[in-house]
Amino acid sequence: MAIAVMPRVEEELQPAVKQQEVLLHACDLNVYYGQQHAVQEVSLTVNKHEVLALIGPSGCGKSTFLRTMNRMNDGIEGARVTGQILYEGLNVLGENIHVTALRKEIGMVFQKPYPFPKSIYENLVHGLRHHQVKKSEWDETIEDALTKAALWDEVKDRLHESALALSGGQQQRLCIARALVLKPRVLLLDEPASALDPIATAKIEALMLELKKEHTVVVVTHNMQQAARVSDRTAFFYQGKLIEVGNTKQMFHQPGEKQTADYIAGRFG
Ligand SMILES: Nc1ncnc2c1ncn2[C@@H]1O[C@H](COP(=O)(O)OP(=O)(O)OP(=O)(O)O)[C@@H](O)[C@H]1O
Repeated sequence: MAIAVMPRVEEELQPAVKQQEVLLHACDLNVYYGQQHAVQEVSLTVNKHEVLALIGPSGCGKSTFLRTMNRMNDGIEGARVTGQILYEGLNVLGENIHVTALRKEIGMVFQKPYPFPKSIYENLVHGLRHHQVKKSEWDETIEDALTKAALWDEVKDRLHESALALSGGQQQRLCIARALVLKPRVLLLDEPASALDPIATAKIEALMLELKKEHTVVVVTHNMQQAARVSDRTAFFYQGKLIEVGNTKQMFHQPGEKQTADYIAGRFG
């Protein structure tokens, strides 16, 4: 299923974008909830095969920015978006976008794992059915996704048991596998480990490093050590604005802006 109902339009900035292996490019993005200006004039790129971490204090617009990338804000009453998010030259905010097809390529995993109250297998088949993937491909696709989500060995003998019987960490990896069955190019993770214990968190972090080999990962996190451990680049948001984005090691050792330095040092947030 094609994402765009209309043909792709080559944008003027595409040649420069392609050279840098940029996959997503937010340009002058604004998101409003009624009068609340949640994301303000944000321009930010996401490169292919990187982990990009979005950090910043509560309410600074990280999740809103993340959700806008695959149109998760569409259903929120009073939400309004201006600007562009280019996905390989296509504005994902355009009216011509087939949102279901977009979400197949740009998948999302939320803070709290919410498996359907069905078997592990049924949880994974759901998306395949929805996207009319041939039944003959289901088993292989499911094994592949569970393997990538580092869950196959733990569940291969209980695929038809309830997903709700899994631990919190296993449920979150199942939710990641549920996104992976659709073979997305980008995974948007909204605080994927914040509800998990340290061991389950370490597994999710290891998974992010593995996933970027074949996918691109954008992760919202409150945990700065986590951002430092898993991400290639970090973007710091404050009060709806993007304050600074850059190489994670450099940003944590030598931030360019005072607000970033203060946040990283724990002086606010
Ligand atoms: N559905 C919504 N309706 C109205 N306002 C919202 C909605 N979602 C978020 N907001 C507001 O938009 C602003 C940004 O919220 P957002 O959730 O994007 O921030 P955040 O940085 O992800 O915060 P947190 O780290 O606490 O999740 C906040 O002021 C928030 O209250």
